[in-house]
Amino acid sequence: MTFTTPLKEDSIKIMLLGSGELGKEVAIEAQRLGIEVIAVDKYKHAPAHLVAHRSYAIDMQDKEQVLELIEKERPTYILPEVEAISIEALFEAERRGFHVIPNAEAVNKTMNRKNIRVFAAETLGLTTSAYRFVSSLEELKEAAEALGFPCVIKPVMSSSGHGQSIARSPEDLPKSWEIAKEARGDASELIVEEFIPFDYEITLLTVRNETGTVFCEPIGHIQQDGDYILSWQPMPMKEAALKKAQEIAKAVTDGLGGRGIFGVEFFVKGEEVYFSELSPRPHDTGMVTLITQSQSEFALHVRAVLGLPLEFEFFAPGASAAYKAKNESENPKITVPDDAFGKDTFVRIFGKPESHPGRRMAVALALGNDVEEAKKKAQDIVDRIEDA
Ligand SMILES: Nc1ncnc2c1ncn2[C@@H]1O[C@H](COP(=O)(O)OP(=O)(O)OP(=O)(O)O)[C@@H](O)[C@H]1O
Ligand SMILES: NCC(=O)N[C@@H]1O[C@H](COP(=O)([O-])[O-])[C@@H](O)[C@H]1O
Ligand SMILES: [Mg+2]
Repeated sequence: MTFTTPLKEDSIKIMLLGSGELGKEVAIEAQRLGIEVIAVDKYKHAPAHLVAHRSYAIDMQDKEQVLELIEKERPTYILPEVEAISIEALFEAERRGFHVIPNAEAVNKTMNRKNIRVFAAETLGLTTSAYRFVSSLEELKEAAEALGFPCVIKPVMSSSGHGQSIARSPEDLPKSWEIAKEARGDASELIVEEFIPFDYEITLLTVRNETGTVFCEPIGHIQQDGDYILSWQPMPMKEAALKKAQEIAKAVTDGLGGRGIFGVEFFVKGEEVYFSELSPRPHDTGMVTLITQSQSEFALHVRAVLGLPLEFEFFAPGASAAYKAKNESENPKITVPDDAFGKDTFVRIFGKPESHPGRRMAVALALGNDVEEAKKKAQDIVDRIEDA
């Protein structure tokens, strides 16, 4: 396969539906190959808008607005970057001959926890936490009694922990119900999951296209309130557990099909490997690959989308620590300590136009002789970042 730099009149055009920190890195990788990048989000000056040829702020949940923009720009590839996108628009775009990554049905299955859970557990027969779907407080109470406490409650459509809570006793359930209802996304239905007291959890980045399927080294991570705060690569794992996770990731991604990278999430407890969920795109915990691999998860995604070979090398143990804003601001200023700019430490500031407490604004990256050292270095930098 040869890759030719696109000509103006017949250029390869990528449209990102969602333009956050992950989309920004995808845009940069596409730009590096001379690809035209159209960045779309629901607000102006989103991170990927800052590095795109053209950018748009539209209601991405509105089918007509999304289709109108697709017809106007006629992208070669449409890359969903968030969950909150009109799925009808993606199905219709596909019917009209546009190429959705990985494909509209895969996006449909993964954007809704009900679809992916039923597909993984019931169609593919994979091990997952026990679960139930509920749409009233009464049903939530029944489900929690059946699954036992603690249990985890999430809207069927949400990400980064929004609307998620853990109920430790029946008294917690009304609060969990409220938290889920207030979250963005479609909270009309909730999933209630058995709490898995896992030893550790991983993201297995899995990349596929016509040239085959490859796996990155497993990424270990720590989540707080359902959102990642620290990740590292490689996560030391028993060979058998890694093999099992790879087999499951292969089965799920083959089942979904299409081109691109997938962040497949697992809980590991003893010998048991539980499938949790997956992103049909780069994963936030995978930002660590910006420094640990010859081709980051973003570069691999672009290569996969273009149908190019998926070759890369793992360089060295590394870690990423998320910086979350402490303040509300319409002109956020991020202050980074000088020593964060070391020979093997890096900071990526996303450039989000507004901050609010808890919003991820930047990430610190560090290499180390081992993951423990890398984790300490990344965490130490993040602990000293400030915002105003
Ligand atoms: N059943 C469970 N048992 C134990 N912990 C859980 C369970 N479900 C979720 N968690 C914890 O909450 C985290 C976030 O859950 P999940 O990945 O489902 O949410 P999310 O909002 O989709 O996150 P993201 O979009 O960042 O991937 C998990 O990584 C894990 O740490
Ligand atoms: N876990 C999913 C994830 O990390 N998604 C990333 O966060 C952005 C939204 O951030 P915001 O909520 O701060 O606008 C998304 O656009 C994506 O890059
Ligand atoms: Mg997750």
